[in-house]
Amino acid sequence: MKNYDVIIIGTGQATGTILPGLLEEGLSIATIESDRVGGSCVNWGCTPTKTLIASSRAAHMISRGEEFGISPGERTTNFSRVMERVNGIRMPATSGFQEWLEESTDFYPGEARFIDPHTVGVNGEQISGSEILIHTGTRARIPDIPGLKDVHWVDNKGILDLKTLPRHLLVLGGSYIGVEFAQAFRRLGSRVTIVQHGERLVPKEDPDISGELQSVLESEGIRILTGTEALSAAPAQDHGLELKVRSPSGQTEVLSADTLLIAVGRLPNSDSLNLKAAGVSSDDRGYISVDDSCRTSVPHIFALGDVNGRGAFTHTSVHDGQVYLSRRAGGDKRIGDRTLIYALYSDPPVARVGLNESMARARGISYRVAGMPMKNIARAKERDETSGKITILVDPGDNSILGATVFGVGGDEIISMLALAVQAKLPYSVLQNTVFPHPTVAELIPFMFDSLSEVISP
Ligand SMILES: Cc1cc2nc3c(=O)[nH]c(=O)nc-3n(C[C@H](O)[C@H](O)[C@H](O)COP(=O)(O)OP(=O)(O)OC[C@H]3O[C@@H](n4cnc5c(N)ncnc54)[C@H](O)[C@@H]3O)c2cc1C
Ligand SMILES: NC(=O)c1ccc[n+]([C@@H]2O[C@H](COP(=O)([O-])OP(=O)(O)OC[C@H]3O[C@@H](n4cnc5c(N)ncnc54)[C@H](O)[C@@H]3O)[C@@H](O)[C@H]2O)c1
Repeated sequence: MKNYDVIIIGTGQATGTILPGLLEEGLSIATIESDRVGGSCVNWGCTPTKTLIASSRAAHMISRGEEFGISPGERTTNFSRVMERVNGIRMPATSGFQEWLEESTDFYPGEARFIDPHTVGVNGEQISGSEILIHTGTRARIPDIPGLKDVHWVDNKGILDLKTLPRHLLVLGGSYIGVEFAQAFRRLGSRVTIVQHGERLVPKEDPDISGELQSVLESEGIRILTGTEALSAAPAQDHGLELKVRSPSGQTEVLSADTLLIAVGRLPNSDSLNLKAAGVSSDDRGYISVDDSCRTSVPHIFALGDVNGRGAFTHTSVHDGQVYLSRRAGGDKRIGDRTLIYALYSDPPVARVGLNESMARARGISYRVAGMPMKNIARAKERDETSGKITILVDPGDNSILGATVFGVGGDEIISMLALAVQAKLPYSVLQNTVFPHPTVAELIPFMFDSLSEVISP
C-alpha cells in the first residue's frame, strides 16, 4: 500500500490554494477526484453561470437599445453560440489544473471511500495518509416530489448540456441558483416561471430586497409563484412535462414546460465517503463538523470548503485553504474570523457583507441604519439602471459598520470596499470623510451617514 503525507479527496476550490504550500514543504501528496478537476465553481457553478449571464446581459441591452437612442435591428439568440462561449471559458480553466495535479501529485481519478482513519480506497486500490483532507463539496438536492423520477429534469450541471433554448423553463427554487438562471434564460428568450416554496425570493435577504428583486424579474416577464408547493410531476404528451403546484390560497394549477431546473438547495458530498470507518462526525444533514481550523472530530482529518457547512462560496472554500495552511505554519487564521460576504449575480446584483436588518433583529443586536435608493444616484440614472438600494448598518456603540447590502448596479464590486470597513472595524466616520470619484455609485456612500436612523432595538 502506498503511503502519503497528505491525501486530498476532491479537488475543489481550496486545492489550488493549498497545493503550492504543501509542495514547498516537500510532502508526498495524493489527490483523488471522481469527476472533472476543479469542482463546481469552474465546471458547473460560478464560471459557467457568470459567462451565461454576460451573454444574457448583452441580449438585454440590445433589446433596450431604443431607450438609449440606438436602433439595433432584430435581436436573435444563437443558443449554440452562447453555450460554445460558456464551454470555451469553463473547459480550458480545468485542463491546465489537471496537468498540474498529474505532474505534482499522484492523481487518482475515482471515488474515494474511507477504509479506516488512515486508509482510503479508490478504484479497488488502497492508499494511506498521515493527514487526510476531505474537500468534496456539495451537489444539488433533489426534492421528493411524486412523479419527478418519470420526467426529464436538469440541475445546475445538466442545464449546461442543453442543446436548444428552452421554450418554457420552469425553475424550482427561488434563491441564488434559481434566480441567476431564471433571469439569464428569460433574457435569452425563454419563457420562465419560478416556483418558490418559501414565501419570498432570496429569503436570506431583507424583505424589501426580495420584494424589489421580484419586481425587477417580473418587469422582465418572469412569472414568480411564491409560497407555492410542487405537488407532483408527470410527462406531457409533447415530450415536455407537467408540474402540479398549489398556491398559498390552496388553489392548484398545472404548469406545462419543456425544461425543469431544480435549484432547491444543496447536499454535502459526504454520504459516499464511509465516514463511519474513519470516525469522522457530521451533522444531521451530512455536513462534516470542524473546528475553526477545519479540523474534524479525528485530529489528522480535515474538511475544507462547502462540505464543512461553514461557507458555501468559492471565496470561503479558498479561505478554508488559507486557514489550513496557516495552521500548518503555526499561524492563527481562523474560519470564525471571516466576515460573511457574497453577491447574487442577478442584474442588478444583490451584494451583501455582514449583517442585514433581519439578521440583526434575529440575533438581538441593536443598530442604526442608513439607506439610499439607487434612483437618487447620478451614475445609476445615467445608465438608466435605477432599481435597488444601498443599506448600511452601524453599531450604535463603537460606530463601526455592522453590515451592508448593495442591491444595484455595481453592487458586486462596491461591496468589497464595505467589507474592508467591516473587517477592520472602521468607524463610519472614516468612510464619511473619504472622497470618492464622481460619477460612481459609491460616491454617495459618505453622504448616507448624514441621515443615520435613531437606534433600532430588537
Ligand atoms: C450554479 C452555481 C453557481 C455558483 N455561483 C457562485 C458564485 O458566483 N460565487 C461563489 O462564490 N460561489 C458560487 N457557487 C458556489 C461555489 O461553486 C462553491 O461554493 C465552490 O465551488 C466551493 O466548493 P468546494 O471547493 O467546497 O467544492 P467543489 O468545488 O464542489 O469540489 C468538490 C470536488 O470533490 C469531488 N468529489 C466529491 N466526492 C468525491 C469523492 N468521494 N471522491 C473524490 N472526489 C469527490 C467533486 O467531484 C468535486 O470536483 C455556485 C454554485 C453553483 C452550483
Ligand atoms: N452568486 C453566488 O455566490 C451563488 C450563486 C449560485 C449558488 N450559490 C451557492 O449555491 C448554494 C445553493 O443555492 P440554491 O439557490 O440552490 O439554494 P438555497 O438553499 O439558497 O435556496 C433554496 C430555495 O429553494 C426553495 N425550495 C426548497 N424546496 C423547494 C421545493 N420543493 N420547491 C420549490 N422551492 C423550494 C427554498 O425556499 C429556498 O429559497 C447557495 O447557498 C450559494 O452558496 C452561490
